[in-house]
Amino acid sequence: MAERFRCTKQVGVLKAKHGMPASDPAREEQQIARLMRLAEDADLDPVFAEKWFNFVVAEVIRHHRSAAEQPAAD
Ligand SMILES: O=C(O)C(=O)C[C@]1(C(=O)O)C=C[C@@H](O)C=C1
Repeated sequence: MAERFRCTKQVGVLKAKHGMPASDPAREEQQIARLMRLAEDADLDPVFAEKWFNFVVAEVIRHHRSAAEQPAAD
């Protein structure tokens, strides 16, 4: 999780720099579909996998919004 947040924080900085929105619902739909397939293959409840993903992405979007409020650091 720490490594994922390190990566998504960089994504947030780039999105802010280029004036892109914090969230990308189409991308999230793709990721949820993939994750639910992986969960089914692993005999994990796909609804739980989706809930976990939404929980994580909400935090990422919070980071992205906070990055967009910071003055550009370059
Ligand atoms: O792929 C992106 O555009 C991201 O910002 C990363 C991410 C994610 O954490 O997976 C976060 C927010 C978006 O709504 C979709 C995906």
